[in-house]
Amino acid sequence: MAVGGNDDMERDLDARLRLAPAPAAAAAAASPTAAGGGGGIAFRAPQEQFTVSDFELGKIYGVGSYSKVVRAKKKDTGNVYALKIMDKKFITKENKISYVKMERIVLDQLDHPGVIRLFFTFQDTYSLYMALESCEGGELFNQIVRVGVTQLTMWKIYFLSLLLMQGLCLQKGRLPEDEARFYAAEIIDILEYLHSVGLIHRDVKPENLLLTSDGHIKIADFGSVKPTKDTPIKVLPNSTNERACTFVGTAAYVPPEVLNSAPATFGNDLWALGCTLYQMLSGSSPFKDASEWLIFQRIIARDLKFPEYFSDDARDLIDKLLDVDPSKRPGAGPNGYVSLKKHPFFRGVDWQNIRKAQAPKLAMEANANEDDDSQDSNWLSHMRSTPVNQQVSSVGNNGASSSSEVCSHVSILASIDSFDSRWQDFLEHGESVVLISKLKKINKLTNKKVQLILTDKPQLICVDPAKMVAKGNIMWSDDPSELNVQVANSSHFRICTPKKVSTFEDAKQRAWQWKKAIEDLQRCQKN
Ligand SMILES: Nc1ncnc2c1ncn2[C@@H]1O[C@H](COP(=O)(O)OP(=O)(O)OP(=O)(O)O)[C@@H](O)[C@H]1O
Repeated sequence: MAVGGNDDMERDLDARLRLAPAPAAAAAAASPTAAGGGGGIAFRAPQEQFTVSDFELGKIYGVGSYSKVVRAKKKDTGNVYALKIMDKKFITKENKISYVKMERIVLDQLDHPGVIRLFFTFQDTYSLYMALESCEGGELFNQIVRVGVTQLTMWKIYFLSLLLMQGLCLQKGRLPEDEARFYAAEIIDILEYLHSVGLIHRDVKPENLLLTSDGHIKIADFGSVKPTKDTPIKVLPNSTNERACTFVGTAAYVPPEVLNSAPATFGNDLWALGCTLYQMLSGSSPFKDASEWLIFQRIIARDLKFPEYFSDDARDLIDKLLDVDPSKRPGAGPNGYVSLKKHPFFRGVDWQNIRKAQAPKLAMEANANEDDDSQDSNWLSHMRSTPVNQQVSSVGNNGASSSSEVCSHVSILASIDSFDSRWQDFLEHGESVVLISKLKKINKLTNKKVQLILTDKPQLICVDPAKMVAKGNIMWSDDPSELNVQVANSSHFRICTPKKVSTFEDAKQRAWQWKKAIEDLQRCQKN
């Protein structure tokens, strides 16, 4: 069924999103063929006719800026995938079509044990789906964090995760040097492969470096990939030129030359590798600050300080990877990866057999004793048989979760929001943001844009984003009979208090996340 019955719009959207397979080649599709020239594409990973109801959906692995990734078991085969779900309207509105296409085409052709495999794709009226190889070990980011929190109580973990997601935590988990060395070596093995096929990843960071169940690294998220002119990988026409000077990636890992609009080079990924190694060893990225603008100032000034406990070899390697001249970073020069692998930090690494080596033990997830798929069952039960955009909620609080589920879930929800110092003025000292969205507040006669901020105090603050003035709070209560959220569909929800009902539209389809975050905080407050 077309959205709003607007068939023309549907057709136009479909045409823009479509990557039609070449009719003759689609069936065979064993090896990649030309994608340029506007013709069809023969995909290794086929476009299937599946629907989301062919899968049992489990926990959310993660939420990206234009997707959510969910554990999904195919009902007939029992095979488990990481299903990347992308809302068509959102992708179009946010201008992410080229990112989606690029990721689809590039992933389809890559073949390395350290690169997430794409198995197949499908779509329905509302969403695009990519069935990816599932990485059960989670993000490298969490591995770093968890090492530091395994000794803490759940309550402390909750507050720690709130602080972490704001980038404000001073003491975090960090990895022993041997473990960091292992992961860095696997990342280098992956980057060497990507660079050898003329691809610059451009978003290397611990959130995109995933761990398999046996603890090996795989890189994900190829939406920002930049092909070089001579890449043997087939890419969309013009993609070797477009976005040459655009800032893509993540603020904390972006190299100074990108901030100066220099064209992308392999050196971009090597800088991000240096930042990632620093983060593994210290628990923080090297240029951390309270806002993107301040982070950029630090990067441009190369305001780099090493903790005392870094070994000389680690310090030297990071210092070289974070050279302001991208061509001087080890791995980028004419000697390529030879010089990087020979660095004393990697003494003893068996580069030929790195993927066969014993990986560091996975740090236990905070709720590792829970059944894997139970964590988000309240939410996902609504998704199992209906497309994500068609979910209809029952009213109010629909099920009890344990406090550990609740508190770890809050951190998952909140991690999708980057810290933005503009909203600090509306917070009290020491107060942190749990969830923040620009929403449309729907009134009877007019709709108004508001910035809704949920904090750990907790409070629900409404701000007029144009005037940057507070428009009053929604009265908080830990009691669901006095404060509850009703979700109509993934973009519309109501916050109900005895005095007032406020209706919101979230273009980023986070209605369920708002409900969950508020309910989770209510439960956390009670415990
Ligand atoms: N194959 C996978 N297995 C397990 N988890 C995954 C997998 N792919 C992605 N994830 C999780 O989902 C998150 C979002 O995925 P991804 O980065 O691909 O989305 P995105 O919308 O492209 O995000 P970004 O904002 O980084 O561009 C990841 O950070 C990770 O936690």
